[in-house]
Amino acid sequence: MTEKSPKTAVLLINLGSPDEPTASALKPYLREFLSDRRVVDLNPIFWQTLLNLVILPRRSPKSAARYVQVWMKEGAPLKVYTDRIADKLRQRFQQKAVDADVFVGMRYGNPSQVEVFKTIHNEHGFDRVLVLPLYPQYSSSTTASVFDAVSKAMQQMKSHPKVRFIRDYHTHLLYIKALADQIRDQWAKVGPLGKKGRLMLSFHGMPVRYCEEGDPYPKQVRETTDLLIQELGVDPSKVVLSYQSRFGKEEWLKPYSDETARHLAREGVERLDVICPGFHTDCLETIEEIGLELKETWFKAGGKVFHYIPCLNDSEASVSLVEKIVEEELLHWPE
Ligand SMILES: C=CC1=C(C)c2cc3[nH]c(cc4nc(cc5[nH]c(cc1n2)c(C)c5CCC(=O)O)C(CCC(=O)O)=C4C)c(C)c3C=C
Ligand SMILES: [Fe+2]
Ligand SMILES: [Fe+2]
Repeated sequence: MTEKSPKTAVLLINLGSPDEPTASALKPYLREFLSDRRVVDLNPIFWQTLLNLVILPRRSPKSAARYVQVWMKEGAPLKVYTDRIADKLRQRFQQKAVDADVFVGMRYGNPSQVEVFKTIHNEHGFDRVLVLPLYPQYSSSTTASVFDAVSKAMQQMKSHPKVRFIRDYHTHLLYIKALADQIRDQWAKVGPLGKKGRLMLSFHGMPVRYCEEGDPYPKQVRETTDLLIQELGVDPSKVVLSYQSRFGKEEWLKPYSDETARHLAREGVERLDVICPGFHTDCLETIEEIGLELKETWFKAGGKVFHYIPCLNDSEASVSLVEKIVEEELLHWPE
């Protein structure tokens, strides 16, 4: 390490995406993802058999076709936006002479967070790493899995850096304000919700059992929702909270976003504006599942107007939020 190297590395982690929108790239990516016992905790012999013999062969081509629809010139949206946040944050740190550099790692796929973590210390010589998973709400299947993978990397190292973890930021003032601004900007462009409009806050779901076993995710989702309603100053009856992205046979958190949309359309609601506050960056689950699939469900059910409001992505407000979270943590990390 040269004397000028910053001491602290900020490691932004996101879920990850396949390298290409093809079945052959989806297979190893989904295998790694769905073999994580924080994500699927079923009996491993039963699950690995089902995964390899049934789920991967069936799901990989179907998922690839969905990724094709959202793929950007530079790659998978989740990775593109995460890299852009890192670039902008690095520039801000340079301008303000903050003694920290910024790295990106993916929990699944590339660049692997385990490899990036090791490189930060072994090759770049950083002695402190601040790990920031870009999941606003803590959940065992996402945030805790990131922490597990950092521990795994450390188990494989002869020397490891000092590490700090950001657990969540679901009530952070800048997070709530950034979401509210994103919604207000949309309303400024397309007009207010009106009498027959609703705002849907659609969060990624998870098996109910995980929550019964202690996962605080739905509680944090509720806290985010309440603060956002308060910040927007809207009538709470105009806002619906729902869960998307069901997977497998178990019962997942309810109400489901697709069922809720159908129900609202049947009740005579004409306009649906949807934002996904649990995703910091847009990805397959937001652009395709909500922006395309849910939109189709809405119109088929008789809805008249649909707006998908993008995630925070690499907006100025998003980068300011990440910058603030990092600065607050560094302030309390003694040299
Ligand atoms: C199998 C169980 C799953 C749990 C539990 C789960 C929790 C969970 N996931 C996210 C964020 C994302 N998930 C994404 C994709 C995705 N998630 C699951 C399954 C579970 N998620 C699957 C099978 C998939 C892949 C879909 C497919 O390929 O068909 C993504 C998108 C990745 C991308 O590249 O765009 C994100 C982000 C959260 C926040 C969460 C728990 C709260
Ligand atoms: Fe997921
Ligand atoms: Fe999905």
